[in-house]
Amino acid sequence: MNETSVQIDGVSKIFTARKGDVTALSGIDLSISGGEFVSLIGPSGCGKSTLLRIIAGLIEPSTGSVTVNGKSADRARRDQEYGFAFQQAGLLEWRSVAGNVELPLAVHGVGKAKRRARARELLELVGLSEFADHRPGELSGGMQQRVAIARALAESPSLLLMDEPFGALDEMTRERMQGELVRIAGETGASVVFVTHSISEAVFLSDRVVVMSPRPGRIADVVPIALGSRDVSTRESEEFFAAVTRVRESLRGRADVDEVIG
Ligand SMILES: Nc1ncnc2c1ncn2[C@@H]1O[C@H](COP(=O)(O)OP(=O)(O)OP(=O)(O)O)[C@@H](O)[C@H]1O
Repeated sequence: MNETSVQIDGVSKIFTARKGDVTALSGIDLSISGGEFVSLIGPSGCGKSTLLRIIAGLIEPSTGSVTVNGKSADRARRDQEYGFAFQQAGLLEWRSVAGNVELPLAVHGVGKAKRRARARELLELVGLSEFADHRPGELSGGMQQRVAIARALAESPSLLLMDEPFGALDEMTRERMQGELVRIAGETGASVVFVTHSISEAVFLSDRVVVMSPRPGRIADVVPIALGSRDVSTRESEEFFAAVTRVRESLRGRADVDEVIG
């Protein structure tokens, strides 16, 4: 976990809109190590998705710089250094499940046999081998999200960028998916930057939780999480509750108060 996966220095973002400028992000500095799982949490509109898109090289920061695996964010995007998964699985209904997983490989000219083999491997990883030939619409929401994760992993990215990928799932499915994501991230060794509104989700998944303040989005606190290996009992442990409380207090601004009081 030593190589730097994502390096963010002095990033701000000002959107120019018709009704005036919006400062979405201000003074963001963050360094994410290889294999590290980092969640971004904060109130609606604090700039979480904007920061994720800047890391992805999809939008440019107004100031500051971002590197992914030592490359500029734009270069890293063109070199497919990362996989991206959104709240909506975004699968193509006219392609089979395997066809969807193969899609990024097909786009980049990987031959059919190789694509097939890779899709088979990934569907096994996400527990959907039996559904390779089904259409996405025949799968549940959680299964579709697993297909989207398999697709994001197709090109063996060292970094996964995820924007509320489990937001639309029911609580039990969501918890199961969280367990699977921890396992998959561990098995592939990928770093993950994960945007969520859920404190317990952030705590369960992460090595560190980055708490952002309301607009303009700044990093209010970075909470290290030390839960060891995650399993069914993790969510009932004292350490888990303590970490949830710590993140909740940071979101309420208690951390700032504590700092001021000393
Ligand atoms: N393309 C854009 N043009 C103008 N303003 C934008 C644009 N994208 C985002 N913003 C503004 O930047 C701010 C941050 O938006 P962003 O979507 O990053 O927040 P968020 O923390 O992900 O929110 P949520 O939790 O509600 O998804 C908001 O005020 C939003 O209106």
